[in-house]
Amino acid sequence: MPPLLSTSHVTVRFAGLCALDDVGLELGQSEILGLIGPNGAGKTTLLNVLSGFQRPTTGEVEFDDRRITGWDVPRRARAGISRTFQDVGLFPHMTVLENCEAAVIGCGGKWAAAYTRASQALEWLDLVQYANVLARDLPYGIQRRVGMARGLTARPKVLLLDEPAAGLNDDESAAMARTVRRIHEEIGCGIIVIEHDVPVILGLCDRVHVLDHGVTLRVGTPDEIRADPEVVSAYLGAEAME
Ligand SMILES: Nc1ncnc2c1ncn2[C@@H]1O[C@H](COP(=O)(O)OP(=O)(O)OP(=O)(O)O)[C@@H](O)[C@H]1O
Repeated sequence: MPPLLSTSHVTVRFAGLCALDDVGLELGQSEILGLIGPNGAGKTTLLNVLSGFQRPTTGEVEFDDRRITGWDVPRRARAGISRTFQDVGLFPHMTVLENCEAAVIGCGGKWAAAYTRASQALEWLDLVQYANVLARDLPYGIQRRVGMARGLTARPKVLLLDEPAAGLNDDESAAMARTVRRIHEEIGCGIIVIEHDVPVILGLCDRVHVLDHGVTLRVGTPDEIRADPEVVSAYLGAEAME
């Protein structure tokens, strides 16, 4: 079966800096793929290439058997590619429901559809009790869940998550991983998740893609990644694998 979303030979250069160098990534149909690597490895740049925020210098992006390299962000969103950001970026003076409705409107949806879709996303993420709370009044962990709900309002085929557990404590990170797993089971979308918490990623993902200095270091199952001496010595460290 062909991959749901993929890049081939993607290179991104910022002036003299090569942020990605000939990267081929594949997300299988209904797979959870982890994207890991040290700071500056190119993870967010790759997510930007997949979601349309960054045009690759060279290389191609394919989704659902179509070449989408030249598509802009709204077109990709309408086709079923949704993403969250490291900085949650909620509208602080709007309620949780309004933040989610705004995501639908922002992608060209109508108000009636916005309410239905936003309400559904809040149910998926157990956020119904916060629907009328202003975003600025929410604890950080809940704000991150709202960020994910916003990404789900589009009912995506692919959800791209940029460090969903950043800034969360261990219990909240574990809860976030359970939420990602539940989204995957209930909605059936493919998911790519960037995460620095290695045990979380190894426990959550079907496969893991390791980037280092813009280059693919390894792609494998969590067990293969755990057992790979080059990955461990490159940056993980023995204790990170426990
Ligand atoms: N718009 C930009 N202009 C110039 N350089 C950039 C730009 N975006 C990213 N970079 C550089 O590209 C490299 C890869 O950055 P990127 O943010 O993709 O890494 P990352 O793996 O997501 O890092 P982190 O884990 O710290 O978020 C870094 O050296 C970064 O400074």
